[in-house]
Amino acid sequence: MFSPQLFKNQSVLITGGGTGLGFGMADRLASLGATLHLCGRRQEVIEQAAHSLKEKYPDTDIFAHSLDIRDADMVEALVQKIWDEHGGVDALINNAAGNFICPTEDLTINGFKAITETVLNGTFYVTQAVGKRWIESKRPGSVLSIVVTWVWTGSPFVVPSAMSKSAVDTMTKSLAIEWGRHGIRFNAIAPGVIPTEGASARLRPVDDNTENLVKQNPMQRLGQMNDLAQLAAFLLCPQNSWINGQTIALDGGDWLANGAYFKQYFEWSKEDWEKAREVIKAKTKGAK
Ligand SMILES: CCCCCCCCCCC/C=C/C(=O)SCCNC(=O)CCNC(=O)[C@H](O)C(C)(C)COP(=O)(O)OP(=O)(O)OC[C@H]1O[C@@H](n2cnc3c(N)ncnc32)[C@H](O)[C@@H]1OP(=O)(O)O
Ligand SMILES: NC(=O)C1=CN([C@@H]2O[C@H](COP(=O)(O)OP(=O)(O)OC[C@H]3O[C@@H](n4cnc5c(N)ncnc54)[C@H](OP(=O)(O)O)[C@@H]3O)[C@@H](O)[C@H]2O)C=CC1
Repeated sequence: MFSPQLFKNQSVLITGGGTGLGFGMADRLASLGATLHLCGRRQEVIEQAAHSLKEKYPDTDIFAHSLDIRDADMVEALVQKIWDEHGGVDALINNAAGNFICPTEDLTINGFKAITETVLNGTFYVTQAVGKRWIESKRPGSVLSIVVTWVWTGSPFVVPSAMSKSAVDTMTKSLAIEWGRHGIRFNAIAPGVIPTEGASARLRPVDDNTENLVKQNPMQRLGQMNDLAQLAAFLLCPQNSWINGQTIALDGGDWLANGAYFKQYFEWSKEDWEKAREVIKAKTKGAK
């Protein structure tokens, strides 16, 4: 579908690029010749991801950076380093996120902040740090943010994520207008269910049966990494320079047919929620 050198001389920063969908997009862009900067909080995870891509695509430059996007000073320092040592980037993928299911009345303020400070604040910090350097140096750029179909439907039991993803969707439209004159494009992809360890552990902690999800989807399947990676490459490639301010659903038509996710959790008792919380925390701890 794409020329193998489509992203040659293009450098892309991917937040949360060490796992799941971020890693899937990194793999596709590396296969198309992009230089990559992957970042995430866990040093060993991000380094291992960069190492495995480097082995697969030895001619490609891939750099790993440990970064907590909730820390604005750390973001500024890393982006400056990428500019000083590597000449900056041409594109940014806002992919890093945090999430877990929880009845909203039971959320602590820290729980709310753990999600919103990552998805909303962190996404803004990285976008601003990169964007202001593009503007200053009159360099065009492209930002792709990964949101979710609940920017249209809302979603019970993940309210801090739903609020924050909607904010990122709004940032996409707003900056598409404000920074378009600087040659900076903003688009977003709203995927449906594409199974990853990170999402499954926190959003379906006690049920990994996906039969119903497949059956209810108009296309009778879940999403695959390649669905997202192909669309990401299409939206980012400089040839598509007139696509700006769009959020594209990538879910086989699921949200049109079925609306919001997680309605099955209305059936859960207090005990079910307690068990889910324990399982999520144990799985999250195991991943650290
Ligand atoms: C088969 C496919 C299944 C998919 C299901 C459908 C998918 C549909 C669409 C999906 C859209 C996807 C959205 C996503 O974003 S998925 C991404 C998931 N990945 C991650 O979340 C990775 C990063 N996450 C984390 O690191 C952690 O989960 C966390 C977000 C909590 C942040 O970690 P941190 O170490 O900073 O935080 P703490 O552990 O210190 O906790 C902070 C406070 O949060 C409270 N907390 C944590 N977990 C829970 C829980 N399960 N219930 C309630 N509260 C929780 C914790 O207690 C802390 O608060 P307190 O200090 O007040 O105790
Ligand atoms: N999987 C799915 O079905 C869907 C996913 N999405 C979106 O896709 C994206 C990827 O999710 P997915 O791959 O499933 O899940 P993952 O848990 O694999 O990805 C989340 C990534 O974000 C990184 N991250 C989390 N917090 C921070 C932080 N504070 N600073 C820097 N990096 C951070 C994590 O690395 P580390 O822990 O090392 O920091 C991890 O690599 C998210 O934006 C999610 O909302 C949207 C719709 C559906």
